[in-house]
Amino acid sequence: MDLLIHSPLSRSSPSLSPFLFNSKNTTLNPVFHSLNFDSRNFQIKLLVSRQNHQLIRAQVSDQIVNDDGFVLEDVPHLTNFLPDLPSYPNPLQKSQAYAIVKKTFVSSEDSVAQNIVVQKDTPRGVHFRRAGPREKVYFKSDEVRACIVTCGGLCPGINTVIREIVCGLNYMYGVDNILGIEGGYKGFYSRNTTTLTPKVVNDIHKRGGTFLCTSRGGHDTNKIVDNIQDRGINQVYIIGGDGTQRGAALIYKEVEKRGLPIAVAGIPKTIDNDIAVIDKSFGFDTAVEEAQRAINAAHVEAESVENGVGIVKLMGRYSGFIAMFATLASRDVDCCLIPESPFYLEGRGGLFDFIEQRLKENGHMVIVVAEGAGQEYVAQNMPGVDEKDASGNRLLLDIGLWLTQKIKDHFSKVRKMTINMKYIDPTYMIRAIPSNASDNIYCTLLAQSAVHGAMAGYTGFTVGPVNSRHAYIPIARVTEATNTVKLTDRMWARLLASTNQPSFLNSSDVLQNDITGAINSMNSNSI
Ligand SMILES: Nc1ncnc2c1ncn2[C@@H]1O[C@H](COP(=O)(O)OP(=O)(O)O)[C@@H](O)[C@H]1O
Ligand SMILES: O=P(O)(O)OC[C@H]1O[C@](O)(COP(=O)(O)O)[C@@H](O)[C@@H]1O
Ligand SMILES: [Mg+2]
Repeated sequence: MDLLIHSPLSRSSPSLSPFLFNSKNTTLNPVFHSLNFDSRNFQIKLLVSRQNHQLIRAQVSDQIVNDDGFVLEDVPHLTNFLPDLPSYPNPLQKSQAYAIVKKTFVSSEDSVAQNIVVQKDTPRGVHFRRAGPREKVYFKSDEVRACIVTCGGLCPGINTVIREIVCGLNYMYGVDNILGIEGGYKGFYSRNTTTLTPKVVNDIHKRGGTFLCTSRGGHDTNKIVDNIQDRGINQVYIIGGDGTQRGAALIYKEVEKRGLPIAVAGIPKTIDNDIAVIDKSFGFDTAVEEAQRAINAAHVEAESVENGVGIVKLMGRYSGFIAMFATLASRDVDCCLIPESPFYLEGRGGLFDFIEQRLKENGHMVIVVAEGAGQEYVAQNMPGVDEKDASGNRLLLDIGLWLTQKIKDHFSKVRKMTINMKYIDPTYMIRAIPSNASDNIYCTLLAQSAVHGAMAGYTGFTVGPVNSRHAYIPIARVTEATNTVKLTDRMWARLLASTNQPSFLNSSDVLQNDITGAINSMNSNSI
């Protein structure tokens, strides 16, 4: 709920905690101020432009705020709009697996801190409800009719999440009425469902992709909720990225509006790791590990010929995390290009200069480029191309082929130098594989946390690890901003130090507001 407040913004407020609100689409550099009105237990967030201190938006959110600055960003519960909903003892109490667990159930007071890098007198800051089994559940096992849907692009581990939701519901809660929705959101109203049992999903985690198939586009809130209602479904597990989670929020809102006792649980998925708040998305580590094979191949090819230049294009539509971490892990990469970091080809300090210098030094070099990097350059050669996919995501121009051709032309026609280009594009390869061991364990905890949350009556939440502890996060929090690489973070500095590539930030860039603004807002959690 947005509330315009005309009160002058007083900087003297003791609990004023300014931080940069670096929204992707806002041309201004507004600063979010949070004023804690402890007496009334709610927080008013003011969005103020940095340039002229004009109030852009104020937001009242129903958070629990204490006088020590502890803010609980809570998630909805079915009893919020169904106060008479009965509860039952959690069947886990009788589970032999949990029989000896010291503290089987998570206390309703348990929360997870969003910021763990603190000083002794800073406010305790934002916390989220800790994920896990509760003493009481709001569904009788034999009354649960759950469904699972997977949406958007692939990433390693989707099948493991599906498998562990089915097995978790069945083994921990005795639920045996679970439907698979096929083909993403539109599967709710355009496809038959498939029955999911532990036997059916037994070994799907060994295969990449999604057992339920997926799609983009096709989200029609009313048609989906009508179908959920008609099928008598009362738990919905939605696996997908930022777009999917926005869709899940609309489904939850419609369920609440209709007053239906249906739990809606979001499970974040994206190969790009572009989802905010959570530590990282499942499958990301597997993808980075798989990318090593492509980078190694490019390095072997480049060092085996005269002036070999290997180029590897990796996924990353708006966020360059895969390229950055694959580069850092490899140590054979000379230059990493990501959507967040501008670069230029010609002139002093440009990429062509750097390639020539590196070839003179080592006789070969490897470039890793995220598919979303340099789009503005490629578009200059293909004016008017601005297509989107069925979900509204930008369709990218092929930076890999464009860059390969540009480098070839420069060295053959301008520098009259022989170079051997080797271009590798493993983008779909790294996301279509099964998840590795550590991601399998991550997917298990994620799936079980979602099941515990839904059974305990929480709804309208996205589950995920925050500082390595799984939590229930309001869906709006994970969709309000895209997780991108911060050029002012130490991790990007580590990359620059490991490749010794130019920062490509010439003096005019550094003077530009958005870079200076970002530099001033050194993320306190940067590692
Ligand atoms: N803002 C939105 N509101 C409702 N549904 C959305 C929204 N954005 C995307 N979706 C739906 O979510 C699904 C997946 O979205 P997409 O962006 O393709 O992948 P991902 O969620 O994995 O990033 C699609 O079916 C799309 O229609
Ligand atoms: O799967 P498509 O439609 O080919 O789209 C490819 C795009 O999907 C992504 O893998 C991300 O997809 P999600 O956001 O759905 O996870 C991008 O890295 C890539 O640019
Ligand atoms: Mg996405």
